[in-house]
Amino acid sequence: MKIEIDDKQFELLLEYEQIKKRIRLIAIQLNVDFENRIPVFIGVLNGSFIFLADLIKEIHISSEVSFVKVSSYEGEKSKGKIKKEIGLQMSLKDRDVIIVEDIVDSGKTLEYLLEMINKENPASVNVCTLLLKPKSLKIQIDEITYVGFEIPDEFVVGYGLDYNGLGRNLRDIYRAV
Ligand SMILES: O=P(O)(O)OC[C@H]1O[C@H](OP(=O)(O)OP(=O)(O)O)[C@H](O)[C@@H]1O
Ligand code: HPA
Repeated sequence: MKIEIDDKQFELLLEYEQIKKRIRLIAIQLNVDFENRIPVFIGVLNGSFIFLADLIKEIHISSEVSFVKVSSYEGEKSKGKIKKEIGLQMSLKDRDVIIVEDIVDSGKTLEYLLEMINKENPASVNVCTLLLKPKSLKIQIDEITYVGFEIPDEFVVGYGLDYNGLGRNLRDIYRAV
């Protein structure tokens, strides 16, 4: 089934049921890895809001949630420069931080965020991303510990991810055709 968003056609890549199953497994791992630690989940707005909402419901250990907002993409293209829209709202000193991303593509956003967060002297930093495009990644990032799905280097939309601001509300994830 093809759908149209703005001027582009997309086809189904990942169904919501598949996404939910994967999230449950990631959460089981997080519940084990951070038992007795009280980690802080930092959601990266806007794209991570649906993933983080579904993930956190499966987290049963004591934990906190906060957000940062950065942006760089317009349409299908990264504008290259990362812009901080909302910074850290709490101290991360000596905390176990889990950055929650919808997608790691070039890795530029994450590189920027890691620099910002490491300045706070946290006890540990890990990244949990729903999607990873290994072929597109420009730099090695050792902190990427939890990955939902590795996907091809194609533009995707839905489940929080947008094309020109549209499509974040789609239940499933679609790829451009
Ligand atoms: O690995 P990269 O190439 O840096 O791309 C990944 C980033 O791009 C998207 O954010 P975007 O800047 O589009 O903002 P948004 O979350 O508000 O859509 C996405 O949510 C990631 O944060
Ligand atoms: O494939 C993508 N889709 C939506 N937003 C994105 N930000 C980086 N890559 C993508």
